[in-house]
Amino acid sequence: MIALSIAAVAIILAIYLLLKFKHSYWNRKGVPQIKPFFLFGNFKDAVFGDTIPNAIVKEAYWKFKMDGVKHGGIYFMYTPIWIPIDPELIKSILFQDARYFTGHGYFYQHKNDTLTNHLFNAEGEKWKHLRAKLTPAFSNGKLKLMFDILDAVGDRLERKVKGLYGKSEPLNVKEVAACFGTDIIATCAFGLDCNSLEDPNVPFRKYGKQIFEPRILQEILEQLFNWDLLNFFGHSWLNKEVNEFFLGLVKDMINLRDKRQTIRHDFLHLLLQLRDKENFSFEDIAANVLVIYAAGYETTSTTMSYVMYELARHPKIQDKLRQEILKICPGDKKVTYDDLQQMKYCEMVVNETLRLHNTATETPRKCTKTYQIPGTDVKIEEGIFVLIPNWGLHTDPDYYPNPLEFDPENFSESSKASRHPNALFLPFGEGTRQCIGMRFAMMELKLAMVKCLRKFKYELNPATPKDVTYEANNVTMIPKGEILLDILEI
Ligand code: HEM
Repeated sequence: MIALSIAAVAIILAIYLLLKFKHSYWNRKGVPQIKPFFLFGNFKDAVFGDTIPNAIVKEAYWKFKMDGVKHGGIYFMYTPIWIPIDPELIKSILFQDARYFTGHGYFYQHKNDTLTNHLFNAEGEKWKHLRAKLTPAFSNGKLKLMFDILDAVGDRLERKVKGLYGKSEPLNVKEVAACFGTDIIATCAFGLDCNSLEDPNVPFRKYGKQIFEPRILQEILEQLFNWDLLNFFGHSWLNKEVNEFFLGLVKDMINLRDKRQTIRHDFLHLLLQLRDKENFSFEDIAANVLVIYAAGYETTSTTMSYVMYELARHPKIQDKLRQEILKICPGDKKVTYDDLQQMKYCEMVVNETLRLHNTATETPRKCTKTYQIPGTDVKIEEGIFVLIPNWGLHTDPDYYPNPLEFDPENFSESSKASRHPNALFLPFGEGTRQCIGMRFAMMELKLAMVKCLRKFKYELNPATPKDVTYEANNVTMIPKGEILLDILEI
């Protein structure tokens, strides 16, 4: 009995010491670290819902900055995360030394989990080839051809707002932006006319919503156990029903295209061209159609909510933007792709929104080849997860004056020219892995602004808080609660 008790104590002690040892990873490498909590690392408050994971990374940015260091380490559970904060070091990682960081390392990826084998998850040579194949689909020329498909959804948005105004109902901007974003991606990526602006309960939206639900427990599981083992026990990124829905949908849409031999200038068409010309399988098509949804829907629709919220809080900025829109697209003039390119103030408004409320609060990287930090002896090992703290950088007064004020003038030509040379603006990441859908997102957001602002103006409904607070939704950051805006005629 005594022997058993001693053995049990020895095992517990050994586990405790092993875990303590794991939490000294950064200290042992000579990298400053923020003291982690037993089991949870630095994310205890996020696991218990007291804060959002994104805020922990932002706090780490400020802690390292105040300590006068160029980078530091934290832990998600027992997984070390490296946080570079020095702009020169960040530029090395994103540009000249990008070959050491060819992965994102974010999501679970497995050969038996078809829908995870897409561009965002791919690493190294595989990513390079895939990116080269997909890049032409996002060119200006292809987006211009796609524009009419988007514009049709834009018309529905305009009708939706008009309908709400007619009924004297406020604009629930998160809900309407989500439906607009869903309909845009459904039609441009899947070739599906789902019209959730009219019926928010369509299956596409119902299943799509589940992709973006917070999955903190799943992430913990994926940190603790080997991915092959998890996959062996049937674990996958999306649950079985959602997986089957999207695989089935892509199959049906492809069959329909093949049968009718129709040409529609959308992403599905461009991916089908790859299938016909290159070695691009059904699985490749399905995964990369889904990543357009996963990476492009919530980021863009949440940004639209923030834009509308800030415009309602800043009537002068709203008026100035409307003047630009009416000058280029008066009355019911059909909007064109080229019209949107001319809207420079609109672009400034969107950029300022992305600076202040960046939905992607970090640029993720995985170290794929051991990296010696320039000018030091410190080596970042292969496999280490890196988070570039966009949120901290974008709200640092050293780089942006009055960083918590919403001021599109931050993106005027003169402000950009006189900006601190170290100021970074990373809403879409940077370097070779920069968001492939950046131009698409800008086109969608500008279109939404035209359709919302041409005929109506907006004020904060009394039920809407004057200051935004955030909640984390999987990896993006969304505004907490409803944002209701009163619609007025101009
Ligand atoms: C406001 C909207 C958006 C934001 C803030 C955003 C942000 C980002 C960020 C931060 C990354 C990582 C970049 C890096 O690692 O350097 C990324 C990657 C990506 N985004 Fe976006 N994105 C947006 C819209 C879109 C749209 C509309 C699409 C598709 C139509 C899209 C598709 C992708 C894809 C496929 C990747 C992976 C690229 C690669 O790994 O090569 N995104 N995005």
